Formats: sequence, structure tokens, C-alpha cells
Amino acid sequence: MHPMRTPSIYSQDDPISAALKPPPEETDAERIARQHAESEAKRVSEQIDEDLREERERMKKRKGDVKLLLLGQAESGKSTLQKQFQLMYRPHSIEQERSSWRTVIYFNVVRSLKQILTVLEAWDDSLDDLDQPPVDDTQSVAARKAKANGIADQPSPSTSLLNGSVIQSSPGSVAQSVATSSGSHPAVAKDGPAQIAHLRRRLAALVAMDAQLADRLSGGITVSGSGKGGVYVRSGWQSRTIDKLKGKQAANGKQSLPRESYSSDILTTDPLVLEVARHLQTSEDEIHDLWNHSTVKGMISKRRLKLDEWSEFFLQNISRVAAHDYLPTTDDILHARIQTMGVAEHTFDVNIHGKMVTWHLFDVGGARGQRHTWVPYFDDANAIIFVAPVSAFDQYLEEDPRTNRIDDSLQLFTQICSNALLKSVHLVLFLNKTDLLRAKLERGLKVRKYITSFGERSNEYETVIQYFRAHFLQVHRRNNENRRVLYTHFTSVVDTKATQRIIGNVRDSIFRGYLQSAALV
Ligand SMILES: Nc1nc2c(ncn2[C@@H]2O[C@H](COP(=O)(O)OP(=O)(O)OP(=O)(O)O)[C@@H](O)[C@H]2O)c(=O)[nH]1
Ligand SMILES: [Mg+2]
Repeated sequence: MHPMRTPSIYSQDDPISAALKPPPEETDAERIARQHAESEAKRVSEQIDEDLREERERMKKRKGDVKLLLLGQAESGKSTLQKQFQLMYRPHSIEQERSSWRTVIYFNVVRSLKQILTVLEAWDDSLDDLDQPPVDDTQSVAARKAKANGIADQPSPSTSLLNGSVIQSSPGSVAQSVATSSGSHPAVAKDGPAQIAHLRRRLAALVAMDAQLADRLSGGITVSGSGKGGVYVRSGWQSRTIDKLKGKQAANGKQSLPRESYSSDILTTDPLVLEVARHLQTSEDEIHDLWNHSTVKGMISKRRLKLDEWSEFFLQNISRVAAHDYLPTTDDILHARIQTMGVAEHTFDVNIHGKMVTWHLFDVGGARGQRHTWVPYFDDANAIIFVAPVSAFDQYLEEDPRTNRIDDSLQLFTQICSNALLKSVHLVLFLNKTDLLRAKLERGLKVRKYITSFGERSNEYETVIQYFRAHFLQVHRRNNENRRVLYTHFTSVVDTKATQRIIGNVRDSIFRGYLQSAALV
């Protein structure tokens, strides 16, 4: 080192120090600017260090958490199952949301009315050709009109499970005989096309509110291919709807309410919800008459009109839902339908034999266009509940009307079982909607008409459910390198008592696996 060099914190041998050295002819202003920049850089750097430290802490904490994915096709019942977890482990949060479900239920009712009226219109409000087979869409203007709306019943392809052979059933085979008075008495005003035209006029204003309700729920987001014109919502839609209203109230000079008390107070002030409620109240008789109209009943029996389960549930309960002081019951919330968009995380503290473990439940959107969002969650998942709706044997995907929904579930289950990222995940299968399966079979729907490989087996519930179960077990067996166990349950996740018992069972089996893996670490 040079003996005459002035002592300095900057070593001239170090290139980094040299670079940091202040310029030799720095003015006061430049010095202040430089020092300011340096202290800002230091602050940012410290913030990054702090963030990293917090992230490490969080990761350390989350290491002991259980991550559970709910997977399955659209409408399989994943979000409904999530609500059952919520009821079990965070019941107060359901109370907070209770009133916001009114918007969803009103939307479900309005959409159902719209669907009924559109299908009726496509068939000219009558069942006159009751004894004729359903019209081929190449022959009928009405059927084409209905097809354009995407909601009418068309002759559907039947399928042989997973073998890829899709056979077009003959249009006539779908027809079922039905006893109704409308065909023989088309001129009776109370029960004929004129009555439907009258109901259509009376319900027009209510039905027209469907777009506004959809907009309110989705927050203005529209997603193509959302099937049946449903709306997608991201997690947290309840509080977003409420925040929006809170904002409006604040702008009106009203004091915003604390989060805990938003439930009924705020939503009763949403002008849209109030308006729909008013319309529902004054239209209750018309809705009742439409729902009980013999033409509508005939259309349902003939399967020209295929209403979703939630439509039937709310229309059957219309006198309650249309009441001016309607507050959804827990059962209503479980039946309300809204499509999940992306992946919604729900966190619960679960007490297992005295030990509190945080569970992260990931409820995914099941439509084909949503499935790519699942993969990032596979990496560190501990368990999966795969939900397959077994009542869907006579239904086809919204996203692809040629794919039978049971077939899609089996294909999806194959992908999940064979996915390398998931090979050591605890796997649970829910064969869901068993209540609806039972009802369909009791109504006389024949499985073999839709699933050719079912053959001449008996059309009884036990035989059918065991047949479907065997197919899922076979998929699992063929894709089970790690020889893991598959836990299967027959479920109806709208049935709270039965589902909570099964959740307890699943929780214990996941926890046993969790203890074993913790012991291995
Ligand atoms: N009757 C009956 N209805 C059910 C059952 N499971 C679900 N549902 C109803 O089916 C509809 C669809 O259920 P969701 O839980 O929204 O379906 P999802 O799997 O979350 O659908 P995506 O979010 O689109 O992937 C809702 O109206 C539920 O009430 C069941 O076991 N029985
Ligand atoms: Mg969902």
C-alpha cells in the first residue's frame, strides 16, 4: 500500500468500493441527491430482506399444514362440499355470508324462469305433438331456435364408458310417454298456450333482470364458454359485493358498517336485490302457475326441458324464496349454484385429537377451460377429494356436448391418478349426487340408453352405483404405481348430517397419513 495515501473507507484495490466512491468534484446538491438515493436503496434492500424473512417464517409455519384439493368436473359438487367444511369448521363465516347468497338464489330462480320460457317458446308454448318423437333439429325451426339458446333438449349421444365409442341414439328412443291434460285440451285457457303467453308477459320484467344479477355476481367479468349462460365468480365475491355497496353508502354520506355486521343490514339496501325481491314477491303466483303448468311438466317428462337440480329446488320452494323478508336457510345455501373461477383457497383450523392443524382447502373451477389452473397446486398437496357426480349418466358436458359426463369424470380421474406430481397424495373419491341418481332411476331413466356398456344389467340403484364404482376402481388400479389406497364414499353433499360424518372420517384418514409422513421426515 502507498505510504502517503490518505486513510479512507474506500479501498482503491476493490472495484466495488471504487464504483461506490463519490465523484471527486461533487457539488452539495449532487451529494444530497446521492445520499438520498443511497438511503432509499438501503431501505429497499432491507425491505426485501424483511419480506424474505417473513416468507421463510410463513413457509416454516405452513410446513405442518394440510393442503387438500377438491377436484372434479363442473357441477360435481366441489363448492358445495367446501361449504360443508365451512359449516363444520368456521360456522360463523356462513352466518356472515348468509344474506349475500340471496343474490345467487335470485339469480338461480331468474335464470331457471328464463330457461323454461325459452324452451317453451321454441316449442310454440305447446305439447300438441305429445305423441310424436322429439323433433330432429334438421327439420324444426323451433328446435334450431332452442339450440341457438343452448338450452333445449336434443337427441343425445350415448356412450360406452372410456372406450371412446360414442353412438348416436335414435331420436325416437328418447321419447317417453307422459300423461298430461294439455295435449288433449289445448283450448282450455287456464292450461293452454294462451295462459303461458300471459305468464310470459307478466314475468318479462323479472326475467329481464337476469343480466344485471349476473353482472353483480361476476363483478363485470365475463368468461367465454361459461355454459348455460351461468356466471363465474372468484373467491371473495361475497365481500366484494358488500364492499361495493359499502362504497356506495359511504358516498351517500352513510356510515359504513364494520365487516362483522355486513350480513343482512347492507344487502337489504342493494337497490338491485331489493328490486328483484319486489318483482319476485308480486310474481309469486305466476311463477307458481308456470312451474305447475301441465305443459311445463310434460316438457320435463318428455325431456325437452332439462332443468338443473337447483332450478327444481328453488322453484319448489318459491313461496319461501319470494317472501319479502327472505333470508336463505343453510339448505338453500347448499343448493345455490355459482360456478367457481380459478382456484379458491379456504383456510380452517382443524382440531384433531387435541392438536390444532391448519387446513388449506383448494376449491377449483371444474369446467374444461378452468382445469389448467389446477396444476400449480399439485406440487405440495397432501390430499385430494375427487368428486364425481354419478347422477350425471344422462348428461353431457356444456363444454363439449358429445362427451358424456360420467365418461369425462373417468377420463379426468385417470389423469389425476396417473399424474406424477400426485403420486404420493392421499386419494379420496366421492361418488356424489347419489340422491339424484336414486331419483332418476326411480323415475324410470334407463342407464343403458346413455351408457351402452351397461348392457342388460338391472336398472336398480345398487347395481348402477356398484357398476360406476367398479369403473373408478379399475381406473385407480391401472394407474397405481405406488400401491396407494383409494378411499371411496357414496355421498350427497347437500345432506349436511351424512356429509359431516364423512368429512370426519376423511379428516381422520388424512391425518393418519399426515402423521406417518411427518414421522418419516
Ligand atoms: N341434490 C344434490 N345436489 C347437489 C349435490 N352436490 C352438489 N349439488 C348441487 O349441484 C350444483 C353444483 O354444485 P357445485 O358445488 O357448485 O359444483 P362445483 O363442482 O363447485 O362446480 P364448478 O365450480 O363449476 O367446478 C349446486 O347447485 C349444488 O347444490 C348432491 O349430492 N345432491
Ligand atoms: Mg365450484
